[in-house]
Amino acid sequence: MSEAVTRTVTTSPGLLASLDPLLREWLPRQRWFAGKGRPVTGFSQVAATELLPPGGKLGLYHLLVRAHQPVTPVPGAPEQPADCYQLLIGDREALPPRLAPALIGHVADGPLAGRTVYDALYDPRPDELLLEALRTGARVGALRFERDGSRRIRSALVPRLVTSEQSNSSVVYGDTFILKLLRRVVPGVNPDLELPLALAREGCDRVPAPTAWFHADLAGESYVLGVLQPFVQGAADGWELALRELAKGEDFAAEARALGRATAEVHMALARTLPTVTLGHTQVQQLVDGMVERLETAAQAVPALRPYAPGLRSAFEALATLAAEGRTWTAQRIHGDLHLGQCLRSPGGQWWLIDFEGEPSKPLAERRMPQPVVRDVAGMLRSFDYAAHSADLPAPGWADTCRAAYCSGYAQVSGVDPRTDPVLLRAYETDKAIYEVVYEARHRPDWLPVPMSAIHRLAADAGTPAPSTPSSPPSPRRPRP
Ligand SMILES: Nc1ncnc2c1ncn2[C@@H]1O[C@H](COP(=O)(O)OP(=O)(O)O)[C@@H](O)[C@H]1O
Ligand SMILES: O=P(O)(O)O[C@H]1O[C@H](CO)[C@@H](O[C@H]2O[C@H](CO)[C@@H](O)[C@H](O)[C@H]2O)[C@H](O)[C@H]1O
Repeated sequence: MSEAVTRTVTTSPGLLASLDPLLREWLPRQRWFAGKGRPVTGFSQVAATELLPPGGKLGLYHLLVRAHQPVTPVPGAPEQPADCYQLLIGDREALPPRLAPALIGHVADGPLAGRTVYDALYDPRPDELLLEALRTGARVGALRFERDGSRRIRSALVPRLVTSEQSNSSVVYGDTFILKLLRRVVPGVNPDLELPLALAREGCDRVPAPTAWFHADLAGESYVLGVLQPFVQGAADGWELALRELAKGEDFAAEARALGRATAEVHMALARTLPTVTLGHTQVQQLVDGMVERLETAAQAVPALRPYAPGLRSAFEALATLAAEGRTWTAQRIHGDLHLGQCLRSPGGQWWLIDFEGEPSKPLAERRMPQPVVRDVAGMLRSFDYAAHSADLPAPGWADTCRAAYCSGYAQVSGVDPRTDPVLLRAYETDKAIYEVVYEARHRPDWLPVPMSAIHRLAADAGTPAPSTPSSPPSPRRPRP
């Protein structure tokens, strides 16, 4: 990855230096900040593009900045570049009350001295400018806005920022489109654009087709920065729906079955349009090595995992043993971070899958590798478990029923029931639960007991076919919503 500092149409030298103390304090508080737990010690500019000049009623800057944070060096491992974030910074003399939540701070010196800077995505005017750039296929400095010419984008749609918890930031335009602005960006082909485009080409209507997108071309590398797609009106996500049914004491089996069918449709379309490969002994051993390594890293980071490590490891070893005996698996492009929150149901009852970015913490190359479809299935199975643990009422057997219905829906469309491969399923479910433990420890410590109860079950049962719910979770504490 290039560390080159590329200045585009910046007309404010010293801009980043003057924002530095404010950003150090503001950035780590953002939900989408990936480097939680380590202080930010400084920034370097990757690109700065002036979208509206300073000094007027509103100034607007598009910044790509690396946030430097101390890291413990790993002997022999290559040094990782600091994470690069996309920021849209506005400056005004003072913020109107409606923009108070967007405040970054008051600039003490430099080109914006005396001005108030803020996260401009909260402000309709900058959001309108972004949509107009997408609509017209604009080029501004290194920023290139592109669109699918066959789809119409109406101008003057009213924007509103989505305020729910997200790994990125999204703006809805008039309930017609949604623009996802990626926050932590890396150069290369981004699966959040690549896969929906491939699925649209394949005619798969389980995924909203990208209408427009934009990227930055810097030092020969392209960074995907945002994707505009049709907004599924009146949709509820699978997580909300599942919790709603749980609160009413209702089961969710019919929806879980429909979700299984939708997942299989997407998998089959991806397998038709993008390469599939066969994983033999060597590849599966590499896969297993990755799982074991993630377990070790996770156990370093979250001490509560340590007593379970031998049991968890045996789930991975069982997979390696099957591979050594000559068993092979097919791998293909998959969603990569599938859970109930990534599924939207429109009022007509159709399920859509969104957010093909993969697990945000993994390197892009890894996220784009063909993998067994069971990995997505395991993500959904974990999600039913999460929902059951988050319910206000006890729901014995709820997750079991959903998990079984989801697998049978999947089998109905694909002809293959994921439960017929229990060793692979358990290995992926274990890998996912370990990921979740780290994710929750970092982002939502109150939720840690949810994946920990799965860890308890998976470690105890390693090597035997997967049961569906933990028999004795280590903590009954329910997460705060
Ligand atoms: N096409 C869409 N139609 C309606 N809502 C959407 C659409 N895409 C995303 N959303 C909403 O935006 C939220 C965040 O989108 P997502 O792609 O998951 O972003 P992130 O990677 O930031 O989590 C989703 O949970 C969903 O509520
Ligand atoms: O925000 P993303 O969609 O990129 O995904 C991350 O955050 C998710 C939580 O918002 C996290 O999902 C975990 O919690 C969900 C309930 O909130 C649950 O349905 C999922 O099964 C569970 O993994 C996801 O892991 C993380 O990558």
